[in-house]
Amino acid sequence: MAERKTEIAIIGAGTAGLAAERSARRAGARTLLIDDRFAGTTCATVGCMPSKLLIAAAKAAQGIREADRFGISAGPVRIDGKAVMQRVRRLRDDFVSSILETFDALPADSKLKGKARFTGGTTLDVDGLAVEARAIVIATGSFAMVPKPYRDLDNLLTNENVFELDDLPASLGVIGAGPLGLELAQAFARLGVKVQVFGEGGKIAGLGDAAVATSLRALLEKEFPVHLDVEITPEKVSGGTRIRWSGKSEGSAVFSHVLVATGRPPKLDGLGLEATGLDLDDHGTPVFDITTLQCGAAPIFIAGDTNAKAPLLHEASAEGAIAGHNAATFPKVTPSKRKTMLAITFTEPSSAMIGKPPEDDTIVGEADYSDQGRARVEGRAGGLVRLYADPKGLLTGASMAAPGTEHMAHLIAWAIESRQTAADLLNLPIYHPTLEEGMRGALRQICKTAALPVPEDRDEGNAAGV
Ligand SMILES: Cc1cc2nc3c(=O)[nH]c(=O)nc-3n(C[C@H](O)[C@H](O)[C@H](O)COP(=O)(O)OP(=O)(O)OC[C@H]3O[C@@H](n4cnc5c(N)ncnc54)[C@H](O)[C@@H]3O)c2cc1C
Ligand SMILES: NC(=O)c1ccc[n+]([C@@H]2O[C@H](COP(=O)([O-])OP(=O)(O)OC[C@H]3O[C@@H](n4cnc5c(N)ncnc54)[C@H](O)[C@@H]3O)[C@@H](O)[C@H]2O)c1
Repeated sequence: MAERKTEIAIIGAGTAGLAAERSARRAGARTLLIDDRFAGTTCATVGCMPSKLLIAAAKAAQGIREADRFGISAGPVRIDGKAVMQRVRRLRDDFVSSILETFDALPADSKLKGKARFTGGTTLDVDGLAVEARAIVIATGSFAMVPKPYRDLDNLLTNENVFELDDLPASLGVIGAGPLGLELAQAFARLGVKVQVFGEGGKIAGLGDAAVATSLRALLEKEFPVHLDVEITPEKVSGGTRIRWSGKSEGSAVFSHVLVATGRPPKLDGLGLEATGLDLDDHGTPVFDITTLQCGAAPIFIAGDTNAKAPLLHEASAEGAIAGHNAATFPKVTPSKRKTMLAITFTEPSSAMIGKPPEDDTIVGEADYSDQGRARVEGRAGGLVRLYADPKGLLTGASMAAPGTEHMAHLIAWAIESRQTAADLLNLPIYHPTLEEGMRGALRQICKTAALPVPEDRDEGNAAGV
């Protein structure tokens, strides 16, 4: 068998793999980036970017629809589905082309196209080529899981093919009420598609805070039905799929298309992990250290969606950098402080989970956005923000579903990262009239419960109009 030797082999040229390659090279190592397709990252091809492009089109349609509440008549919304999908793909392809340029810029001897499989602790088979490395980074991403009952349906969609639709579907049953299902459900609904969402569990957008979840569900249900805690039975019928559901609610409806959004598990099948001798968890994922990304004591590191810890873009990027550096410096590995958890779902309103979930002694400050000044001005009133703090008033987390969440979530994540108390935040400038201003009430509640003095030179009343 032909052989290739390198210092650091990276399996997977997605966001995590690219970051790992850069980081290992920066640390002075000779690298080999292996990918079975070199077609672009999941984020750019079938993930973050095309989904946000579809959401942007939906936002434009919804803006016209809602204009009459401001006394503006724009006439009926006419949507050219083919043009919408073409724009999604055109801009998506622009994003992908910049990733392809990154691949092109890599020296020819530091990339290898093929499917990698472990043959030992530091050896791989890549489509018949034997690769030997000093250390290996696994960054193989995740895949769209389609549960058995859905596999044979006609017009079955996942995130892998939905952006290739030539035109908008007539109707869409969305299976799974996680971020993926909800973002696309709302976007298609706003583009005029008849949409219903079905979730086997009770969660919506992954939110653990029941009050925030209830608030988000009520707002989304103004636009399309969301059936949670239901058992779902799909059946092929002429013209599409009949979905029957029972449990918390029951009914039946026929959809031209079904989008399965029931999670993306790690892509580890066929990777030959058994040859590595690594300890695997109950899901078959190597046991690893979250601060170093090292698998046991082996010269093997695991980063991005494939370790299933925080399957988000910024985490894939950060983990790639940590894993690549430690692979290059192995056997010396350096733990990295992981950032405050931040997960945002881009529905309208957007929702977010930040930091740690509440514990028994957590203080909660709450801000209701159904009566918030700026939200009312913009015709976007509704939603709930809940900020969490420890008994001393130090911010520890938050859960929110309100207008402006994607921005406010960053402020709270940054405050947690820099160890601010609720009083510290109240001492910072907060402009009027903004959505951020709505959080002052929640911060004051925390100060009161934690007996933290609210800054004396600050007015404690609400700003006018709030
Ligand atoms: C629809 C959708 C929307 C999303 N929106 C957001 C968002 O708004 N914000 C956010 O933070 N995150 C979002 N995400 C999540 C984000 O896209 C992922 O967390 C991120 O792309 C994961 O990157 P990765 O490097 O781990 O995997 P990938 O980019 O998938 O890279 C893995 C690579 O490994 C290759 N590979 C796999 N197995 C092998 C093998 N055996 N040999 C060789 N190569 C192999 C694959 O071909 C692939 O190129 C979204 C995801 C989806 C699906
Ligand atoms: N804004 C974002 O950051 C964003 C957007 C889209 C996707 N993503 C990422 O993409 C990945 C996939 O997203 P997702 O929403 O599919 O995953 P998810 O695991 O977050 O949610 C899947 C949902 O489907 C439900 N479910 C599972 N099996 C089911 C079944 N048989 N029938 C009905 N419901 C079922 C689960 O209870 C869960 O609520 C995740 O890693 C997510 O983080 C992120």
